[in-house]
Amino acid sequence: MRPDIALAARDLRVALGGRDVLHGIDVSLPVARWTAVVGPNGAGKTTLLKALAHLLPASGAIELLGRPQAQWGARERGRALAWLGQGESGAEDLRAGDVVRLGRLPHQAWLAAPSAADAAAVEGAMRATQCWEWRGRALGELSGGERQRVLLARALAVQAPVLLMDEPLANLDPPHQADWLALVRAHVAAGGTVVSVLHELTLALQADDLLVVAGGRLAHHGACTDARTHAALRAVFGGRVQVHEVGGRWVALPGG
Ligand SMILES: Nc1ncnc2c1ncn2[C@@H]1O[C@H](COP(=O)(O)OP(=O)(O)OP(=O)(O)O)[C@@H](O)[C@H]1O
Repeated sequence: MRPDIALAARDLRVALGGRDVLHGIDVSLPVARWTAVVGPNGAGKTTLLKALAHLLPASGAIELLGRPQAQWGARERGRALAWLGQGESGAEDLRAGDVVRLGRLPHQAWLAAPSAADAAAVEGAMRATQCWEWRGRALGELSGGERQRVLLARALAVQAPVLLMDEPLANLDPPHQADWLALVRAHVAAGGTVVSVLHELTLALQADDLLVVAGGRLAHHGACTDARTHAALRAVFGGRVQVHEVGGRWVALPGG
């Protein structure tokens, strides 16, 4: 048991539609760090995140906060790990406030009315992602970016120590991307853990660590500031990405 490890996988394998997609991944993601998962299209990033979140059947061993996944009850896991999926659909008729309230379900007894703590968590999360104003509007009436902020609020309302997010910045404009970065940093500074799949490599390089996935395997796991991580990034994209330091930040540009 390693309580300083938020998520650990050993020989993690996933097959989808009769095809092996993850080929035995070993990884340990430390508590109180933000890890970005990157790699080419079809590399297995979403599959890895879903398997870690217990959303896909997988073989191998997964531990959440030092305990085997199988030992977690569903509601208990739901309080410990919050999930934001990529391009989630459904619930179009639900009002934004009700969507965010769904994030509180793991905290509520069966059929119990929401508590004052639930209401405060929902309002806090919606204010943090600036969507409180349209809490009465239906999800289906919102723009892509507005909708993403509601779904992000739902994940934040869980108040889980471990946040897994697949393409959380999809459709967000630069100011709201910056807000997301600030939320992630605050979560990590408070001892929480964030694991996010990001296609935008320059944003991914703002994380603490990078998990570079290619062909269903882990190509590299290292600090975003480490030259070996930049080399791994270039390698999995066939040398067609350049990593530069600009104003004290790492920036990845297509080319080469
Ligand atoms: N339901 C499915 N049935 C069969 N194959 C699947 C299924 N879902 C995904 N795959 C395949 O598994 C591989 C990994 O998919 P995954 O979505 O994890 O990749 P990704 O790295 O997240 O890709 P992207 O960057 O394009 O979002 C891909 O080759 C994909 O075609």
